Amino acid sequence: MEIDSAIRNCGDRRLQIKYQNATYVIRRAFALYEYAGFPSSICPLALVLGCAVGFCFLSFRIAIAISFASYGHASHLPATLTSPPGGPPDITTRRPTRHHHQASLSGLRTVHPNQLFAMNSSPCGRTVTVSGSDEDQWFVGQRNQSWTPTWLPPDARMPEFQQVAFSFNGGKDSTVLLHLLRAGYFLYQKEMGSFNGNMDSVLKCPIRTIYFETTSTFPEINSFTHETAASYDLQLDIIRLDFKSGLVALLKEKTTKAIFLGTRIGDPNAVGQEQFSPSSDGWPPFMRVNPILDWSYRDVWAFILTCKVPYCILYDKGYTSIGSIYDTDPNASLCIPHHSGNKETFKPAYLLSDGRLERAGRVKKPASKNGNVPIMSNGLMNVNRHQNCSFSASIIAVGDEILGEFVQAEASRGELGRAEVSLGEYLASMSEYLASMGE
Ligand SMILES: Cc1cc2nc3c(=O)[nH]c(=O)nc-3n(C[C@H](O)[C@H](O)[C@H](O)COP(=O)(O)O)c2cc1C
Ligand SMILES: Nc1ncnc2c1ncn2[C@@H]1O[C@H](COP(=O)(O)OP(=O)(O)OP(=O)(O)O)[C@@H](O)[C@H]1O
Repeated sequence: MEIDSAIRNCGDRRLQIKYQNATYVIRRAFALYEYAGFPSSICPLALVLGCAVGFCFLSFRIAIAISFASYGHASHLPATLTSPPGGPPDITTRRPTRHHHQASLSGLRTVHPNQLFAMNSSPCGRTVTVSGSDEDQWFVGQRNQSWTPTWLPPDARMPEFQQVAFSFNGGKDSTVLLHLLRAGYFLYQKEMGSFNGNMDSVLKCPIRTIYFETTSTFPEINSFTHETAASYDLQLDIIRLDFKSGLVALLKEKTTKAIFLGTRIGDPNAVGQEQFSPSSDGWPPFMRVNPILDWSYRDVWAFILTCKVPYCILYDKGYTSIGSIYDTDPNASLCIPHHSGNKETFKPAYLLSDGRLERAGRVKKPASKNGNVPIMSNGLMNVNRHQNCSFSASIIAVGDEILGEFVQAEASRGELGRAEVSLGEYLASMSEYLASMGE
């Protein structure tokens, strides 16, 4: 897998550790929220998935299916299994691990590509035997518990990535996260013994992906997001609502237990978050998974450049953190002084040496004449981002606040760029100077 090899061979110890930690968080999230249940339509069945383990006993071959999936409540399952009456001598095993589950799932797919069987807990005798084909006999025997076998139609099979989603917006942080997810998916498959050696399957990552698209999104970001989703077979859901309403609608439509985000410490919205953080009060319930929470600006670029992954072209034009067209400019610290008559140019984002200036290009500008950013869009509209902006108004609007301590405190939490702080300090010293002049 190209990402995994690039990191292993790069010699950047810090990046290697960041990568290991992030992919560990991703694998934990897969283990916690994926492969752990069926779609909600067949909940609350306590489900047992069959598995095929080649087993030779006396003169005939029996495949024993033992695998549990219980919608994330594996601890409620019995620890031992016994074979049914008339079957071979008791086979007792410990509670299957996720490893068994994975092995069994792939085994089952091989033997019964179109069917899975599941058991519910209605009483029907002490044990049951489920017959498969002529060659294979499937059974699950269990003490103190009885099961009714239910054959599930093929479309009830649990596809991977049913319950987690990836929030992708084409920005650099979510680009890094995309490739970490691909690497994490590959490592997880290997760990579970279900990697089939087909490298094509790891070049892609068919994870459910959500993208909140607005008319104030940069067209470059928009096209990068769509192209990237197509390149990696992401299952893209485009949401044209604000974050909260969009998530409410999403959770109504699809079971979503966890969402991966490219949030990093330093983002204003990262305050108080951990790698696993439940959504805030008043938000629909899901787990926010932040695998790169502790990554710095430098780490992000080290990863992108080391792994040579494509990123949005705006970062080559001096943008270092991208919000909407109305509040984002190239970062002034990357400006290349222009000769007369020449257009201003900017160095690429990865040359920003002080990561604390990352959000310096996030400036406050009015969104439009009436102050509203329309939500509905086909996402492909090329908007003139400077139309309706009034720069002098924005300076007057923030000037008073900048002079106050409130803004200093906010700025230290990353709410405002350092550029605004310097401006504030400048205005403050000017006002002191004017006061001393008797103004
Ligand atoms: C998938 C997703 C989940 C979010 N969950 C929460 C949440 O639980 N609580 C919250 O206050 N904001 C939540 N937000 C909003 C973000 O904290 C933040 O406002 C948004 O990502 C914009 O960040 P930006 O200003 O850096 O572009 C969520 C956003 C997304 C995309
Ligand atoms: N419009 C959106 N659609 C989907 N996810 C989003 C959207 N906006 C933000 N997110 C999620 O929130 C995370 C943090 O957003 P943030 O803007 O800080 O990072 P970024 O866009 O990836 O990179 P950059 O800081 O360079 O803009 C993103 O990585 C993504 O997971």
